[in-house]
Amino acid sequence: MTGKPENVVLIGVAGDSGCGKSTFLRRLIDLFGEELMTVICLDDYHSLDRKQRKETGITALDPRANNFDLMYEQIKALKSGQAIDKPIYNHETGLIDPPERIEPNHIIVIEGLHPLYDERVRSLIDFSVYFDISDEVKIAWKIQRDMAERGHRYEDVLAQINSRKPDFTKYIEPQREFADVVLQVLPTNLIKNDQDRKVLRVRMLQREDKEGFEPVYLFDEGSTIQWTPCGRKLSCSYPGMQLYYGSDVYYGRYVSVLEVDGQFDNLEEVIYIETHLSKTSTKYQGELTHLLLQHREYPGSNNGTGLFQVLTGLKMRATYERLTAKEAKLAAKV
Ligand SMILES: Nc1ncnc2c1ncn2[C@@H]1O[C@H](COP(=O)(O)OP(=O)(O)OP(=O)(O)O)[C@@H](O)[C@H]1O
Ligand SMILES: O=C(CO)[C@H](O)[C@H](O)COP(=O)(O)O
Repeated sequence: MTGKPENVVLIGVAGDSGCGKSTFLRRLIDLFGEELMTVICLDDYHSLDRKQRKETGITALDPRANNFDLMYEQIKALKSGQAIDKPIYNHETGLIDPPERIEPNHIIVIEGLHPLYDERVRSLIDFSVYFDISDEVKIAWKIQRDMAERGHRYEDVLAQINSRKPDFTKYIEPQREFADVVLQVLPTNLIKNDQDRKVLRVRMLQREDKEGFEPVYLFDEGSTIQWTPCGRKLSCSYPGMQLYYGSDVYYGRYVSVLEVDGQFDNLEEVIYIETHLSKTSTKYQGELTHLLLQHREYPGSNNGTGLFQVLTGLKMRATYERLTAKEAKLAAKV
């Protein structure tokens, strides 16, 4: 760690398992560096181990299997600059291991199933994102990973997803309401009855009423735009690409919506899209494209998932810089 932080900024990353959170966290490291940022996986606050969950029939998604009092006390302590002894949930054994010491850091990221579930924890968070992956896409990703990399059978993967569904709907999904950014990943509208799920429609919903947060927009703030960027400056093979920008109401609040349907043939050409986006919180023209190019091998780099993950990361960096500058100003006044 580079010195004791004056101000600890807390970031929440919410979503089901297998929804791209780890990929997003790797992108955050590009923006903050490993030194300044500490990631806490909220699985560590499971209060029931695997055997106990099996015996009681309570899933890990159920709040009863998680210790929110301890989560709140410890995150609050970190935010006020104190070290904690955090429990560890061991995914290999399914047991709760002896705790580890975590020191406060400039940026603390809490990621997992429930960062926005408990009102007390939520009130500590400075910026949050929820990964909202539609069932069709979630199944495709999970099947691809668990079958290819973990040797699971198709029926087992599907059964696992279905068994989580009721508690997912009850306890995880409702957190969308509280996120500053929601990244929705949906099947494409460009191919009729697409079953491949390679081409995706991705939407970035950005809260308009959050103090200090300036949503990214396309061309003209507050308008509604449908844009087909394919042509001389952006190569698009079948089925092409469509962008959309507009306003919507989400859980009773205004949000700015950016949407990308389709995929990029040539990642270098994303600069063309970048030049038409405003309030991206980049430090120089081209930084967004540069960050994407840095990890073209990450899943989703060639579509809206990668683009919006980078934009969300840039908004988190802007939040960190704004809050840190505010704190420094206050300190200078004293
Ligand atoms: N944008 C994407 N495009 C295509 N596939 C993706 C994308 N994001 C994630 N995946 C697929 O989902 C898998 C899980 O992604 P990742 O590890 O980032 O998710 P996670 O939420 O951290 O999962 P877990 O909590 O299970 O570790 C990846 O290995 C990949 O197969
Ligand atoms: O949804 C999850 C978050 O990662 C896991 O299923 C949960 O943490 C339980 O883990 P395991 O299956 O290893 O006991």
